[in-house]
Amino acid sequence: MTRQQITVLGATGSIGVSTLDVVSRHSERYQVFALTGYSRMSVLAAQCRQHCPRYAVVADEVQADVLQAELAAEGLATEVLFGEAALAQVAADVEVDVVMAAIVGAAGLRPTLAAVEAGKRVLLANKEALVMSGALFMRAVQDSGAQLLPIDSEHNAIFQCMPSHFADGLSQTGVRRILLTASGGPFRNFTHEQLLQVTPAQACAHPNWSMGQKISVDSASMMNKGLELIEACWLFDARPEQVEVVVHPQSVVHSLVDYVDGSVLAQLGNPDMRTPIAHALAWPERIDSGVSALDLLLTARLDFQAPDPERFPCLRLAREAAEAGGTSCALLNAANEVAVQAFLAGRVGFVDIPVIIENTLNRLPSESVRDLEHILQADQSAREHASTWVEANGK
Ligand SMILES: NC(=O)C1=CN([C@@H]2O[C@H](COP(=O)(O)OP(=O)(O)OC[C@H]3O[C@@H](n4cnc5c(N)ncnc54)[C@H](OP(=O)(O)O)[C@@H]3O)[C@@H](O)[C@H]2O)C=CC1
Ligand SMILES: CC(=O)[C@@H](O)[C@H](O)COP(=O)(O)O
Ligand SMILES: [Mn+2]
Repeated sequence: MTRQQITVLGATGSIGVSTLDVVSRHSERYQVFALTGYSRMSVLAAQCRQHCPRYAVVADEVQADVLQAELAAEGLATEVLFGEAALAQVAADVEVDVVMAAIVGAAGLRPTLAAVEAGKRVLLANKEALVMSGALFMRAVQDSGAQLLPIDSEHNAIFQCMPSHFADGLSQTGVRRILLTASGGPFRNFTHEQLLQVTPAQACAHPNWSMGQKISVDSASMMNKGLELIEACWLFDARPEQVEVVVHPQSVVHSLVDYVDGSVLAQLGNPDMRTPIAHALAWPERIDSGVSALDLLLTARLDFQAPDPERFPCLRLAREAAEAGGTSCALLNAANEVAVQAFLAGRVGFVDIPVIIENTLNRLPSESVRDLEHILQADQSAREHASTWVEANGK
């Protein structure tokens, strides 16, 4: 069997590490072509030693020189590149078959689009890229013939429960609605008064998943579910009202699809990202992921409840942006990224996150998207506006 060449964008993060764990279980199928990192250079160096990629990509020239010298001294042939153009280069290289898009936030947009435009099998973890550029991103998938497979646990579950011809349209294929599950995060039962006091460390302590800081804070504010609602609309060609969010604290049911005949299909499993990663890597085959079998007797209970829009306004803001369309979702995403960074840096409180986003959306107009540059301009304007709010009102 010819081995598939894989580029892992964001290799040093939580998804990147899980991806390399699955890949290393199947060295007869996959060969690492390129790995990228941003700040965790010792992790990237160790990954290069283990996987011997053709390329490693880092943020700047200084980092590149240091890593290149270290790897060369150990006799590794890996070539170290740097900067955004290099990320796009290793995503689009003609030798690459599969790209794991696992850079966090808007920084992942251009390299992920480069993989899509080059017609790769793209495993999409970087939901912010799709949220920002929705229609443009999906058009690029259509035009290039790229194979887009969702990694986000909920969307991977929905993909597994959808009819194979879902691209014909949800109603034509008998789908009534998508039920998107949410854990509710670490503050699911907190009162508004308790939310006023929460710390970054508490927000990053997700009850069920071990993830990077940004998505952990998003889960705590439920903006993660808002971004996922938008992501589901684009991936499955659904209208926002066809996607219902259901809080399910155990994170065992990863999402469900409700059909017009009353059937509801769900995908279940232990909360471990190696399952969706292995699914998307091998699809339509199945391979071992290293995840243990689900023990239903140990799980014992599956609870479901409605989300609370009062304590978690981010979900409403995201739904409104999805309904408004145009540049709204790029504005929402950028304001959220600034607000989350400010919260993690101790500059604003947790409850300020939705305030910053709503203030930004109220001040900046939503426009019909012209092209990628237009989306990046909207992203920049929202960042400036949200940062001004932090400067004026933060610590
Ligand atoms: N973790 C999870 O379980 C899930 C994650 N996702 C999504 O996957 C994506 C990655 O999440 P996660 O792995 O948790 O995040 P992490 O923070 O753990 O990892 C992010 C990765 O992106 C790199 N990175 C950060 N900033 C930049 C930048 N400006 N330019 C280039 N690379 C950069 C990091 O490099 P370095 O570490 O070297 O700084 C790291 O490799 C996010 O979009 C998230 O929403 C979706 C579902 C589940
Ligand atoms: C693992 C994954 O896909 C995350 O997006 C996870 O779903 C976060 O949990 P929440 O449901 O709390 O947002
Ligand atoms: Mn998810």
